[in-house]
Amino acid sequence: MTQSNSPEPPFAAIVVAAGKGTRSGQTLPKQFAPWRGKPVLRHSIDALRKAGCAHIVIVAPAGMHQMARDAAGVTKGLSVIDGGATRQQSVAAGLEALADIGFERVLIHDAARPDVPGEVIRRLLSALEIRAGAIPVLPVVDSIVVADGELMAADAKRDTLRRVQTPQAFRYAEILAAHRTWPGEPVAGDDAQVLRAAGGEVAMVDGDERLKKLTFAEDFVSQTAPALPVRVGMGYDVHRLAAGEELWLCGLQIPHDKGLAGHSDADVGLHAVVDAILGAMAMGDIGQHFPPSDPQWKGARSAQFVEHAVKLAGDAGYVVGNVDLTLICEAPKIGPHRDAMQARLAELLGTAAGSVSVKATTTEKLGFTGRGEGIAAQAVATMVAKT
Ligand SMILES: Nc1ccn([C@@H]2O[C@H](COP(=O)(O)OP(=O)(O)OP(=O)(O)O)[C@@H](O)[C@H]2O)c(=O)n1
Ligand SMILES: C[C@](O)(CO)[C@H](O)COP(=O)(O)O
Repeated sequence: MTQSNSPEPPFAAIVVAAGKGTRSGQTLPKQFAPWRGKPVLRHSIDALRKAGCAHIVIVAPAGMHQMARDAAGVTKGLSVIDGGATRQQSVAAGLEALADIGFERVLIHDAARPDVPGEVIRRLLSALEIRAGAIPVLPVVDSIVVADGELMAADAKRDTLRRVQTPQAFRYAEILAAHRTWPGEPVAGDDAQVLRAAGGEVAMVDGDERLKKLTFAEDFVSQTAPALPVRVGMGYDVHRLAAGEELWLCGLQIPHDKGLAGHSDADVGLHAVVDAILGAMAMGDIGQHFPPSDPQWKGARSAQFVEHAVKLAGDAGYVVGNVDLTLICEAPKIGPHRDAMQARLAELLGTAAGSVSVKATTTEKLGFTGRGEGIAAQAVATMVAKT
């Protein structure tokens, strides 16, 4: 028997990333938020490229193409297009964008599922040799019932049910035709349902728990860290002192002949506290949640950054234990404002005044703080698991 040496035909991928991610509680749409050291979207892009994907279409929210490109981290073999109001419309737009390029096979994937094992991609592509579509599935481990409002209406046979993941693999011509003939309503749960409704056969291959979809705030807490009773984080920040700026420290406006310059109100104390909280929760840093490049944070009060970090931690099951903040500057004198700063911080953190400490030091006229060119701040926060 002669073996064919011809390489596998190239495949394309559509990564749908046009959702709002409202349930995730992130400041950015979740597909652009940090997760395990890089933006959520980049994980799938890297995995698809490693598996040999020849072209990727990212379907992004309108007006966020650059953010999508930055999150993807690559430029070659990539196009970015506008998504639609539903996931299904976003997929349809991605399929149409590939119409003139001529790939025989396409993977359709949720950006919100960042951990894509290469072996799942291989299983899917291999199943396409005999079927028009292939999906990764997992067994249902809990018993399943049909609900009628608050009441259980019926039981369901769990051994006939499967949990469906993405990526899903398709012969391009068939899935494009199926999407074009879908009536629009109801919205399909996924693309396998669209293909099957048009008469295509869908193979099931083994899925993988790592393909879990990031949906809620707790999905953004480091998966590698155990659910510790207490977590500790530190933060450090510096802002330049400049004439003509207001001086905001610990959420209060402080009278001084100079103020701190920055994209937001430049409250260096609050910024250090936000990074300490995010650090304790392994949720990235302040720049990832509130990018200086984003015009919506221009002149923003940093109090809202603290409230956001506290909410993210709260959604993940943690409250502030205590915070210790040190402001490093020659002037203004912090002592006269210390009690008010501690009270304001405690209010923003949702904790007792006795759990917040604001300290100050000079650097003996040494360095940039000593010369009055800027103010530095460092903070430590403990986050305690809610009981
Ligand atoms: N109009 C939409 C809605 C969703 N998606 C994408 O479809 C995937 C699965 O959707 P889901 O996890 O529900 O994301 P969101 O709709 O963004 O989440 P939420 O419902 O919390 O807002 C995500 O990668 C999301 O970006 C999309 O491309 N276009
Ligand atoms: C496509 C999908 O991820 C398969 O499980 C899922 O159906 C997406 O559902 P969503 O409601 O759009 O998140």
